[in-house]
Amino acid sequence: MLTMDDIVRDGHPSLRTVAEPVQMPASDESHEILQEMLQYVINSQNPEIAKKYGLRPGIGLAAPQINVSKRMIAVHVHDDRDKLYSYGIFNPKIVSHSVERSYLKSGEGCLSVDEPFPGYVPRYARVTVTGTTLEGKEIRLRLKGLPAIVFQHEIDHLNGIMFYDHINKQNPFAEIENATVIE
Ligand SMILES: O=C(O)C[C@@H](Cc1ccccc1)[C@H](O)SCc1ccccc1
Ligand code: NI
Repeated sequence: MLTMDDIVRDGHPSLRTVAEPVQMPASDESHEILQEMLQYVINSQNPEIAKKYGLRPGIGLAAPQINVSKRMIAVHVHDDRDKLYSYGIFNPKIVSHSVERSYLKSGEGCLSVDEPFPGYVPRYARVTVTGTTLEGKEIRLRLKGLPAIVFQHEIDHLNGIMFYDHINKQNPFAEIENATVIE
C-alpha cells in the first residue's frame, strides 16, 4: 500500500514536469498504480488506518506526487450534499469551465508540500472533466464546489503546477473578482 514515504515533496522535479498521457487501454502496471493511488486517498480518510500508517488525510492524489509522470489522478471526495465522487481517472481533461471563479476560504494544502502556504487559490467555479475510469469507462463529469476544486488541484499536478502558484504574491488574501467562497 502507498504511504507518505511514497509521496515526493516540493522541489522534486516530478512536481514541475508535464506528465505523459497514458496509452489506452491502460497497461496492468498503470492500472495497478492508479488503484493504489485511490486506495491511498480512501485509507487516508480512515482515522484508524491513517493513524496506524501515518497517512496525511487527502481528498485527491496525482501520479507525479508518487514520482510517476503519467496523466493519472485519484479523487475521493463528498460534495456539499454528501454525494461521493470516488474515481481513478486516466488522462483527465478540463473540456470546459465557467467564467465565474471559486476558492476555499481556508486556502489549500498539498500532500507534497509540508509547510502551509496561506492565501486564496482562485479556481473555476464549475468545470466539465472527461477521462477514462479505472473500470475503463469514458466519463464526462460536470463539477462544482469542492469536487471541482480537487479535480483542478489534481489536474494542475499533471501540468507541473502547484496550488501556491495561483496565490496573489502581493496580497494572498486579496478579494478575488467574480468568485464565490467555499466555506
Ligand atoms: O496534494 C494533493 O494533491 C492532495 C490535496 C488535494 C487538495 C488540496 C486542497 C484543496 C483541494 C484538494 C489534499 O487533499 S490536501 C488535504 C485536504 C484534505 C481535505 C480537504 C482539503 C485538503
Ligand atoms: Ni497537491
